[in-house]
Amino acid sequence: MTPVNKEKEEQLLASLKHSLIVSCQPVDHGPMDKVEHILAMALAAVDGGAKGLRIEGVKNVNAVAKATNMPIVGIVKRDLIDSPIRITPFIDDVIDLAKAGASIIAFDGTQRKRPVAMLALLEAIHSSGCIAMADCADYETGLMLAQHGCTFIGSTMSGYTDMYPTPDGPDYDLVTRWVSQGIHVIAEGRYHSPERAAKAIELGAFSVTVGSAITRVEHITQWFAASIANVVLSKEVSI
Ligand SMILES: CC(=O)N[C@H](C=O)[C@@H](O)[C@H](O)[C@H](O)COP(=O)(O)O
Repeated sequence: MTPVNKEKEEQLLASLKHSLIVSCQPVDHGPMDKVEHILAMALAAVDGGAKGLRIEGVKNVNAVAKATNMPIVGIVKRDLIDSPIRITPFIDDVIDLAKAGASIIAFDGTQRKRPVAMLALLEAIHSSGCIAMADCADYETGLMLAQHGCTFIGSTMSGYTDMYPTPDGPDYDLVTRWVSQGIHVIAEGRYHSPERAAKAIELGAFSVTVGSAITRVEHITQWFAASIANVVLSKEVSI
């Protein structure tokens, strides 16, 4: 196994500790899904205090990396016919993200039918000189990947496999269990409010990634619209 690039790992651990990473992934094929909008969201997030950026797609990573020195968690999402794995499924994705300027590369860390083994992706990330993050859904797999040298373990996929329906809130329990093992946990997935993000840090998370609540205009708008509609409905019912 290629050893992790210790110098880069230490730099990233120092710069991302207890910080906010903003995921700039607009709704697929929506009006905001353009390189220039993603770049603008990323730079605005940095102005707002983000210390890291999670960016999907090689073109987008390339544009953001040229415009800022902030650490980029790069991913490629693919919809495969014969596998449910979406996040960075292939070695070539790792190579392309590294060339585009990602400093951290995240890959799907779930035990599902997949085109490339998780440990092969981890090896490819380390041999590209980047730092690895596994987007996990369960405790055991996260622990195993951390023990194999994966620097960051994210709760990203919790609630998004077929194990159970997606809950409303984040998976604090998973974060807590990994923290108890000394893992660098990136809390991610449904951190839709500052209070939720703060709670993850209180529980010992290394950093928190927020996406939808900052960069998906359609989702945020729907939350407000639904909330207003509920009040209107309950008033109608009570009349
Ligand atoms: C499950 C999956 O594919 N998650 C993706 C991973 O990159 C993104 O769609 C999420 O927006 C991201 O994880 C941040 O989460 P939230 O948008 O809940 O703040």
